Amino acid sequence: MAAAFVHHHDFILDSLAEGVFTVDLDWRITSFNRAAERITGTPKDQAIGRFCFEVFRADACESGCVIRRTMKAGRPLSNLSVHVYRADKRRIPISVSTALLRDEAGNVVGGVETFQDMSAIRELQRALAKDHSFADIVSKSPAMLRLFHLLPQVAASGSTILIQGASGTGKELVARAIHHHSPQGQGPFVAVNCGALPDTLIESELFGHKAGAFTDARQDRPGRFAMAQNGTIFLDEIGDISPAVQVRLLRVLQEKTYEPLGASRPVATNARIVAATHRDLAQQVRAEHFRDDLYYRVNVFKIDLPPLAARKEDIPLLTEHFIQRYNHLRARSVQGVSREAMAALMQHAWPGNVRELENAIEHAFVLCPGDIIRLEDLPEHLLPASEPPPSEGMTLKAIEREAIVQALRRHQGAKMATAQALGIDKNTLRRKMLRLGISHPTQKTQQTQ
Ligand SMILES: Nc1ncnc2c1ncn2[C@@H]1O[C@H](COP(=O)(O)OP(=O)(O)OP(=O)(O)O)[C@@H](O)[C@H]1O
Repeated sequence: MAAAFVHHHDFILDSLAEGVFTVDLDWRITSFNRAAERITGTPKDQAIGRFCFEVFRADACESGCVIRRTMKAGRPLSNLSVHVYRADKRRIPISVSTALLRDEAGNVVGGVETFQDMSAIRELQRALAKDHSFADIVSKSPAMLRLFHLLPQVAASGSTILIQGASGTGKELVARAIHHHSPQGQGPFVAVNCGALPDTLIESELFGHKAGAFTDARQDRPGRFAMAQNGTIFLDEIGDISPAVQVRLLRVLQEKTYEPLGASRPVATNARIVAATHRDLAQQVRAEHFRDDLYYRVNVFKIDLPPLAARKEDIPLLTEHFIQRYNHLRARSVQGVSREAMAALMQHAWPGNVRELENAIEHAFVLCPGDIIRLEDLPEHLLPASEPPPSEGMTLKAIEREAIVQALRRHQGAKMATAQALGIDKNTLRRKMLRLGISHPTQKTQQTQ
């Protein structure tokens, strides 16, 4: 009778598509179903009686054995991503769930692990990601897909590129992708944030100086253009440079030479220039804040990066992308976000764009105890507010304004805390407040259309 039951039991286990095995308290395998044989490439008779870590050789066996974690926590774990080595040495991804095995008296006598081969799913995910990515840039929005299509050509051309987009839309990421796919991709990529440098420093920073050029210049110092020789120089926030520096840059673009401060002879540069700005540079030209001759030299090929709120279809994709990134960085196995959390992510206005989304996921990783990010794990300002959500018909500008005003209120007007909560830096917040006419944090919201 007992033998018939055991046989029946084996028959059920063997009919499952998921691999199942059990271990005793010494980590020796006590049962091993047919799917487990198939996934691991180890026959049952060679598995039974052996230590589970000898059969699985999983990356988690030493660092964080899943059954051990279950035994310690006294509760089951589900859908953890792990890699195992098959008998033929092939490394495959599996998804693992574990539970305690108890006898009739309720004593723990071992553990049970069920697992699924995720190779085909990962392959599919990779294929999908390939269609929806270029280098590290992830997107499936039509505007960005057009950009992915053009980027190899743009990169190969060697031309000067202008990237326009709000803070956090991925300007530097795109600049790096252009560099890596260009003929000078093996050379250096040198980024300069022109907006962060005071006028007195920027010339020496860009072009370097000779010893004695000014009081503190004790020795020659190469500038960023010299560092970017045979590579790419990324001039971020080019719209913020002064008229004097604009003239000097124009010369670099026209003649491919520059003069370090205090030098008597010009130096030739072959650095490829990629410039970026959060401003509308054509508008800056019209307002006579930016030289038109420099604008035409910089704007050989323009890339416009849309704000995240204008490509909401990217939110689930980017969320998945950042979950994978933080799983890797923090050795976690987060599987995704709950339906409510995704609804909140889709609803938010994202004034800090992709950087803000990345910060929100990093924040959620700190709070999330399990493998699914819940609504309450997201930063507070993403949770459904008591205020009504932005109504339909509001412009992006109005939604952005509303998000900033609400965040300022929540942080009692503290700009640093507000900027952090919005995933933007303090200067960007200040700029946005100025542009959107937000003069005081507690001021009543007006709709800007
Ligand atoms: N499409 C994307 N796919 C994946 N990651 C992205 C994407 N866009 C932006 N990111 C990530 O978001 C963060 C901000 O991007 P990045 O620094 O390139 O923005 P930016 O426009 O240069 O911002 P800023 O103007 O404030 O300097 C980075 O961590 C970047 O990797």
